Amino acid sequence: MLKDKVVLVTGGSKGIGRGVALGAARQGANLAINYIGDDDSAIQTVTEIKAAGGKAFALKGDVANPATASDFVQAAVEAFGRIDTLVSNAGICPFHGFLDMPHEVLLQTTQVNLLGAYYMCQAAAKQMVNQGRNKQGHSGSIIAVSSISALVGGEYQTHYTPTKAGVLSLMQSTAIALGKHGIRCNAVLPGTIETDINKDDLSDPAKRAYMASRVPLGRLGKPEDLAGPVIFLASDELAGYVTGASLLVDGGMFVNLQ
Ligand SMILES: NC(=O)C1=CN([C@@H]2O[C@H](COP(=O)(O)OP(=O)(O)OC[C@H]3O[C@@H](n4cnc5c(N)ncnc54)[C@H](O)[C@@H]3O)[C@@H](O)[C@H]2O)C=CC1
Ligand SMILES: C[C@H](O)[C@@H]1OC(=O)[C@H](O)[C@@H]1O
Repeated sequence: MLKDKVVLVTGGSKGIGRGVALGAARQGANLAINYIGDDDSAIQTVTEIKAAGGKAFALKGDVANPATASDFVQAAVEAFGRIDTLVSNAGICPFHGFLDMPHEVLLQTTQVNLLGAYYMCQAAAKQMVNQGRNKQGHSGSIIAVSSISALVGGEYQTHYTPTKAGVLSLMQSTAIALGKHGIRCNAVLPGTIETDINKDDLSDPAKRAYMASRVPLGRLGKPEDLAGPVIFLASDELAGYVTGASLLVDGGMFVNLQ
């Protein structure tokens, strides 16, 4: 579905970003991976993408820094000549209570999750506009990883859920701003997906069992569960008339009241 397309994934070294990057590579895409933290995970992801037949590189950089976005897009253009899809995925969720929330934690969560998504989407959109439309009239696709948490709250996520609502809103507004340029903007809203972000939280067997019991499909999510929905939204062939949309990928958790 993505043969020779150039797909950029922020936070692509681990978890959901890695699952999406590997899925896109299996569909024929070439990958640019942004990440922070340990280099080994990034090297391993790039190695696996290459083993799947794709071209790939990883570039370390903090998405909270606006310069990271332009550097990342520029590196992708230098490596592959153009860009087709941005998956804005990098995010953090340091669980913490509300009444004693440290200002630093609130600030960093907002800077990484919301401002980081903004900078990346803006840098990618500028490049897509400059490239112009292809023969089918498309210039590119931007997909932001929001969350079920854009729609519902969390006691220890008062700093986090507003960033995910913000990312969803960002895709709605950029869909309007960029539609005239042939750029589609959509959001995926994962439920609870087992990754490093919630390793500690889910290490309590009772909490893990409770979260799983909330899911009508009977299990917590895996990073690869996001690959299909993202590939669908990235594909002009499958989703060429889809913009400003949001897709819950939560095993049915959101609708499960009782
Ligand atoms: N795991 C879950 O249950 C859910 C996760 N999400 C969202 O999915 C996204 C990915 O999360 P996971 O894969 O679960 O987490 P993870 O911790 O497994 O992976 C996070 C990735 O983001 C990168 N990253 C973190 N901070 C960064 C920064 N400042 N600059 C650049 N890269 C940075 C890391 O290097 C890593 O590659 C996040 O935006 C998260 O909010 C949304 C809903 C549910
Ligand atoms: C990190 C959490 O487990 C995860 O993040 C989200 O966005 C979901 O709301 C889950 O709570």
